Amino acid sequence: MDTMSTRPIIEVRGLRKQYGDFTAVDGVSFEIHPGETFALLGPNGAGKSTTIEILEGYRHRTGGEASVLGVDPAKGGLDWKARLGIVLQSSAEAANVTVREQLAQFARYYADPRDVDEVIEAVGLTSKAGTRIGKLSGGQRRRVDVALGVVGRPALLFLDEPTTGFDPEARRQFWELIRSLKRDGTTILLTTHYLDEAAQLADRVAVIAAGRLVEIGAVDEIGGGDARIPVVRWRDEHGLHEERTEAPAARVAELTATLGGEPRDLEVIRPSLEDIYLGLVHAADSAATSVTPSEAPSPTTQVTTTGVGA
Ligand SMILES: Nc1ncnc2c1ncn2[C@@H]1O[C@H](COP(=O)(O)OP(=O)(O)OP(=O)(O)O)[C@@H](O)[C@H]1O
Repeated sequence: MDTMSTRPIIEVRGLRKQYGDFTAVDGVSFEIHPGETFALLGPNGAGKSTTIEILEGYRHRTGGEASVLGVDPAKGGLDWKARLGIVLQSSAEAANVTVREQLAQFARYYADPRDVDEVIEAVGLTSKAGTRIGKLSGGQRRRVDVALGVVGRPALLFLDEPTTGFDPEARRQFWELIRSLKRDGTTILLTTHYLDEAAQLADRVAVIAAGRLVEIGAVDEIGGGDARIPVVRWRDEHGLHEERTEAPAARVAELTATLGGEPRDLEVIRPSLEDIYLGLVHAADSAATSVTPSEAPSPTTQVTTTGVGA
């Protein structure tokens, strides 16, 4: 196998960041491979932005190892920076220039930039291309941030909460843009609080809480199989019932037979990435606060588990 092409784009080993006595990132390790979209998930203050900013070369780590495109980010020069696309959590563009002027100016810094008008179209700002940035709405400015991040045709794109403030249609349009960047082979490190966004875009996710890595794995595998057991929910004269079962169709057929008809308010619910994420974060919380760490709560509370079907 060609070791060059399989070498991780990002390698992080035992990464630590202290702010005085406070440990914001506490021994985090992961790798991101070429062409992968990797989402870093975690509650407010978990250490996501700190981690990303260390990898972008904006912050210095206190300990551990990091390599980004084969370079230590603490020592990356201008050539290295030119291969990164960065969308920070907040940014301050010049308010007095138009969207097109700002992008054209940025594009000049790069050897092989994307076509400015194509990028403007991809972020849905064609009708605002000639508008001064100061006159745009919050969500429209965020789209300019994303456009600035991708115009240099980066090998590696960092997206820190890219769709905050987007309306639902703009988010879907953004997802399409990210999918097209993925098709071009761009490696992407994303943070987001929208778990559906992570489920749509990411190949793998890492969950961090209080600076520590809680879980890492493929989107459809993290949390383990038990966290994915579907829930059958229905109502009868005694109230609402919920049962976790790996054989929901059989359970529904049985219920229908027992009740002599369609169960009222019937639902078969598959735990979403958000349910699984919340279970992981709550488990990390209780492990941190209790003497005897407790089990992860099930994705849906107050459910019983029935026997596994055939
Ligand atoms: N410059 C700083 N000085 C001191 N503490 C800091 C500094 N920057 C961040 N922190 C602290 O480090 C912790 C991690 O912050 P960070 O911004 O990395 O979290 P985050 O996971 O990105 O959160 P959010 O989801 O809210 O963006 C927080 O408790 C924050 O208060």
